[in-house]
Amino acid sequence: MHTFTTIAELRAALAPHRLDGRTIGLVPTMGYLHVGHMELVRRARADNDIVVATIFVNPLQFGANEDLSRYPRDLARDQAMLEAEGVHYLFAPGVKDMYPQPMETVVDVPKLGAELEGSVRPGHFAGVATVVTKLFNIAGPDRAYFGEKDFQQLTIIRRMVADLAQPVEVIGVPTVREADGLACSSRNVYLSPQERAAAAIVPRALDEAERLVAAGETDARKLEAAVRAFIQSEALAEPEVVAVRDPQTLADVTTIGEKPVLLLLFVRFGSTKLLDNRVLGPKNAMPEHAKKVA
Ligand SMILES: Nc1ncnc2c1ncn2[C@@H]1O[C@H](COP(=O)(O)OP(=O)(O)OP(=O)(O)O)[C@@H](O)[C@H]1O
Ligand SMILES: CC(C)(CO)[C@@H](O)C(=O)[O-]
Ligand code: BAL
Repeated sequence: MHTFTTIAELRAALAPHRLDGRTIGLVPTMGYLHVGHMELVRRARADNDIVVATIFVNPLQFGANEDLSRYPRDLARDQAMLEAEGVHYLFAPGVKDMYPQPMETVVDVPKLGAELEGSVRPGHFAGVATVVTKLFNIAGPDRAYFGEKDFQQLTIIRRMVADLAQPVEVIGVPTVREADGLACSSRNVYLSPQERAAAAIVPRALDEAERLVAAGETDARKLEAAVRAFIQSEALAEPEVVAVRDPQTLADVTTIGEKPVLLLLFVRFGSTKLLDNRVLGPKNAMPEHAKKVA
């Protein structure tokens, strides 16, 4: 595996592969890799001739209340993991490599980006859309891989690609979980032992929601209130977003009927944010990219 830090190096490395008609899969990450990232890499390896992983902690995604410098890093460990999975190229730019001058250009999906997680992380999704567009322009992938753990992010990227006719197939990868059901996530390392034990309430809240829907709950607001109360039964958990939405558009849902719905959770444990989601309802009517979520 070759590691590049500059845009020019990566472009030069990929050009001959593209000329020879080889397909390129892109796996964008912020590093400090775990088994969830490795599932994206494995999918990219299975689908493409060449796999490019990126590691970039994007300052445009961090709001004033989150310390960018605190984000976990271990490049040597990440390189070993990616090499072992057969990744061909790692693009690991510094901020100045990615943004040699202050960015005047912003890519945004404002409506989808301002609600749900965006309502408690203002500007975050504009940062995501901007850096993902730049990574697409740099690497020119045929396919790009994103986790369904970050469902709103995945939905926003899909909408951006559709709206801008970006020539990239966006692949959603099901969430990889710890033994107790907690979604693997780099920020889990921020959790104290007590917070980590408490965080099991998140996957359990999804199970509770599934039980309530199976028991006949059709009112989305009542389901949200019941799930919020369930999460708050854990003193260390602060449910900031509990939302029942359409799995494809993230549009609000008021009544849970025959169509599947998506329950999105954004729960804080101290200073650590944890995301999770699950499609609820009849699984045979799920949209393609949501089918694998359940
Ligand atoms: N448990 C997981 N299962 C599937 N995909 C995942 C998982 N965790 C992260 N991903 C995906 O990996 C890609 C890189 O995400 P990122 O580097 O932000 O990791 P992260 O674990 O989500 O970090 P953080 O905890 O800071 O949000 C994203 O597309 C994300 O959705
Ligand atoms: C998509 C992404 C690489 C953009 O920085 C980041 O948000 C992430 O890793 O999910
Ligand atoms: N995991 C998506 C990137 C972020 O939440 O900062």
